Amino acid sequence: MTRCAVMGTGSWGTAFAMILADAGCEVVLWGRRKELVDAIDRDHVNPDYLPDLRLPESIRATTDPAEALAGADFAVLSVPSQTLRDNLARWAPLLGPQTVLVSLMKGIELGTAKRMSEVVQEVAGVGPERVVVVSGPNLAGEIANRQPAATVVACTDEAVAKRFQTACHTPYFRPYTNTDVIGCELGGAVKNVIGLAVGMANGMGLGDNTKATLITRGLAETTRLGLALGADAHTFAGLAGMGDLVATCSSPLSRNNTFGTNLGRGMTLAETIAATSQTAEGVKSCESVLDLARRNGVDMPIVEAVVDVVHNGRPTQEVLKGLMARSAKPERR
Ligand SMILES: NC(=O)C1=CN([C@@H]2O[C@H](COP(=O)(O)OP(=O)(O)OC[C@H]3O[C@@H](n4cnc5c(N)ncnc54)[C@H](OP(=O)(O)O)[C@@H]3O)[C@@H](O)[C@H]2O)C=CC1
Ligand SMILES: O=C(CO)COP(=O)(O)O
Repeated sequence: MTRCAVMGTGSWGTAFAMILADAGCEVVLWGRRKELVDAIDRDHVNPDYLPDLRLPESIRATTDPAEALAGADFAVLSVPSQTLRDNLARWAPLLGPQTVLVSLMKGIELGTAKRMSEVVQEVAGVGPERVVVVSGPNLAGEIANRQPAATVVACTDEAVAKRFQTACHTPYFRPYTNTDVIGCELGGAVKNVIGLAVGMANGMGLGDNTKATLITRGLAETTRLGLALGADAHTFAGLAGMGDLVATCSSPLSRNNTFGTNLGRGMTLAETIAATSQTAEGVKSCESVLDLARRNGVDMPIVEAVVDVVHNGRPTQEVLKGLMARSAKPERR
C-alpha cells in the first residue's frame, strides 16, 4: 500500500489527505497544534479549517514529524510557502532515501525568488526527479465536498509523476501529468497575485470587462515570465495556468480574491489582514514574483500594480489609472 505523510493540517493539506485516503493510500497527517491533531485523530474532523467534512477514519494525525514521515513513499508538503524552508530543514533528516517530496504550495520565496520545488531540492538535498508539484483549479472547500475537479501532477521524471498520479486519482479528482514543473509552479503562484487584482476590481464595483481584461493580460504576463524561465507556453493554457486562474478569479472561496475584494472596497491593509484567517499566498508572493520578473528582465505591470497597492499603500483607483495609461502596444510581442 502506498504510504503518504501530509505535512500541514490547513484546508488544502486536510482535503488532500482525504483525496489520498479515498484513492487507497495509507495517510498520516502532521500538524503543529496538539488540540487540532487530537480532534482529527479522535473525531475525524478538522474543526478549524473544514468543520463540515467527515474525514475517512483511516487517516491518522500526529504532531510528531518522525512518526508521520516514517516509511513514507510520498511526503506531501502543505504549509505556507514562506515557512517551507524552516519546516523542511527540520523534516529533511527524517526522510527515507526514496521518499518523493510533493509540493502543494503556490508561492515564491521572498528574498531568494525561488519556486517551492527549488527550495525543496536545496533544503532536502534531492534531485528534481524526487520532487513533484501539484497545481490546478482546486479550491479546498469544493474538493472537501468531493465535487469533480482536475489537477496537474508535475515532475521532470514522468514515471514519478505517474506514480503520484495513481496515488491521488479518485472518481472526483482527476490528475493529469506534466513534465513542465516550472510552468506549473509559476501558474499557481502568479494566479494568486492576479486573483488579488481581480478581487480589487470586484471590490471597486467594476464589471466583467475589467475582470476579463485583468485575467487575460495576467495570463499574458505569467506566460512571459514562464517563457523567460524555460517553461512551455502550452502549460499556461492548461489546468495549472488558465484553469487555476479562472477558478481563483471567479470564486468567493478564493482567499486571494477575497483579500483583494476587501482592499478594493476600501478596507486598509491592516483591516484586511485582520479579516483573513487563512493563507493568501499572493499577499507576500506578489513581491517575490516581481523580484523574479525583474531579475529576468520581464515586464509584469499587473503584478507591479498589486505590489503598489498591497505594499506601497497606493490607492486602487490611482493604480488602475496608471495601468490604463501605459503606452499602446500590440497584443502579442
Ligand atoms: N486552500 C486551497 O484551496 C488551496 C491551497 N493551496 C496552497 O496550499 C498551501 C497551503 O495552504 P492552505 O492549506 O490553504 O493554508 P491554510 O491557511 O488553510 O493552512 C495553513 C496550514 O499551515 C500551518 N502553518 C502556518 N504557519 C506555519 C508555520 N510557520 N509552520 C508550520 N505550519 C504552519 C497552519 O497551522 P495552524 O493551523 O497551526 O496555524 C495550517 O495547518 C498554500 O501554498 C496554498 O496556496 C493550493 C491549492 C488549493
Ligand atoms: O489555489 C487555490 C485554488 O486552486 C486556492 O486559492 P486561494 O489560495 O486564493 O484560496
